[in-house]
Amino acid sequence: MSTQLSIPNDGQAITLGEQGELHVPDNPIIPYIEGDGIGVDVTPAMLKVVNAAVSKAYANRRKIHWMEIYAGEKSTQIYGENIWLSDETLQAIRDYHVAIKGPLTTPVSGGIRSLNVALRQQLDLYICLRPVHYFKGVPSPLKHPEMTDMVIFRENSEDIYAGIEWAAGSESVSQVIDFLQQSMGVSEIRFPEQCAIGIKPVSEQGSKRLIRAAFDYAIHNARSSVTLVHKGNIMKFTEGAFKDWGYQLAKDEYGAEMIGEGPWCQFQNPQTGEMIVVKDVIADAFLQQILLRPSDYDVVATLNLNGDYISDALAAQVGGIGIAPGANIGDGIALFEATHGTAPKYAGQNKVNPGSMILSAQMMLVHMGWIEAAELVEQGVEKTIAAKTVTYDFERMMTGATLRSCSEFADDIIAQMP
Ligand SMILES: NC(=O)C1=CN([C@@H]2O[C@H](COP(=O)(O)OP(=O)(O)OC[C@H]3O[C@@H](n4cnc5c(N)ncnc54)[C@H](OP(=O)(O)O)[C@@H]3O)[C@@H](O)[C@H]2O)C=CC1
Ligand SMILES: O=C(O)CCC(=O)C(=O)O
Ligand SMILES: [Mg+2]
Repeated sequence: MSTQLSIPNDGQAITLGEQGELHVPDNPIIPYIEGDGIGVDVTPAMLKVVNAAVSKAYANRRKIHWMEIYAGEKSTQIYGENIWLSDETLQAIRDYHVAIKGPLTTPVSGGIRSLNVALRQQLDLYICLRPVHYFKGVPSPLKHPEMTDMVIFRENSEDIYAGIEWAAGSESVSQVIDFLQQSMGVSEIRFPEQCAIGIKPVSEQGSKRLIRAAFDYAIHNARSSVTLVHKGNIMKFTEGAFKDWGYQLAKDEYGAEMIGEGPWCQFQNPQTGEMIVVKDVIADAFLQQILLRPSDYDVVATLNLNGDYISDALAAQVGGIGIAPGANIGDGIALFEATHGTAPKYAGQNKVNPGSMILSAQMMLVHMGWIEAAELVEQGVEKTIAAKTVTYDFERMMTGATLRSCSEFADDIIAQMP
């Protein structure tokens, strides 16, 4: 397949040092995927805001050289029918180490499997990092949304989310059910003739590398606790083991000691001297407690599907997924993306909130060490919301707000950068 990518002439690749640290030139090439649906609205808005922030922060000294790469619908137009995610796209993300993407559509029930999941699995981006905090003035269903300040570490490569499943009535599912019944002595499958089966792989290695990242984040960011969220009372050997491996890791690698009879434990942050508490909670109880007592929770480490649900629920507490950023991170590769999807009913209408994509880019700038530009983006977003010039999702819940389109909101952010 011939290349469809135009590599910017004046840009240079970000490289990795011997310890895996990023070496970011002043003219980095950053690949981006526009995305399906509202990707055509939010991605250009993000590019404009980031370019403005970088130019304002560093004048001519630094500039991002964007390189479009393709996935989803646009990939099929560029590479041909049925090529939803090309090797060239995957390789570009590997080669350039830092990239950003818009949302990609996954059809429900049949059709292609999730390209988002494929990107995470094929690039081994095992951490889905989704910080959730309140921006003053954002309309929220809570009385005290400012009490929600959590950072979700969602395991991104395993669990039922991996999509290992067989359709009801298929030849494959009968083979799986026969195997379970005949060879494994499983007698609990109700309606075996009409049953679909899904598999939930959860490993010690996969769980520990995610939880380790959450502990390290808590250390480097002076956070007070890490909560392991699981449904281990029901799924004992997958979700329950995730919790057990988390406590074991805290003891083995971080010197944690039990609090009272346990299982909660704590270890000293080597950077601040403060204690970091490691605790666990069952997922359903967690979902009610984040509404009633959000300040009890800080860093959260959880499995893939729980993390998906928790991300949207927590985003709603601070104003919705229009403003919820995120990143998929592996060893030496980071792919930033919004928490929301393609919102097809709004696609191409220049209507939705680009805040989630813009704040994902803000996380990307922090990851690159371009802190001054990141701060300009964050302050621009804060001031624009404080001025009540907002997109439809906020405007419908605010009194006295001025409705702005997606691109106008981005222009306002640029105008509000200090
Ligand atoms: N990482 C990814 O690429 C993701 C992809 N998806 C995919 O996206 C598709 C659509 O999924 P769906 O379940 O509808 O979820 P979406 O997140 O796309 O949209 C659900 C609702 O959230 C609100 N919303 C979403 N984005 C914004 C925004 N930028 N600004 C303001 N409001 C927003 C809208 O609410 P309202 O109607 O109230 O205005 C929208 O109807 C599916 O194919 C799904 O698989 C889903 C999640 C993540
Ligand atoms: O891959 C998808 O289509 C959905 C992904 C999703 O909801 C998420 O990662 O939060
Ligand atoms: Mg989701």
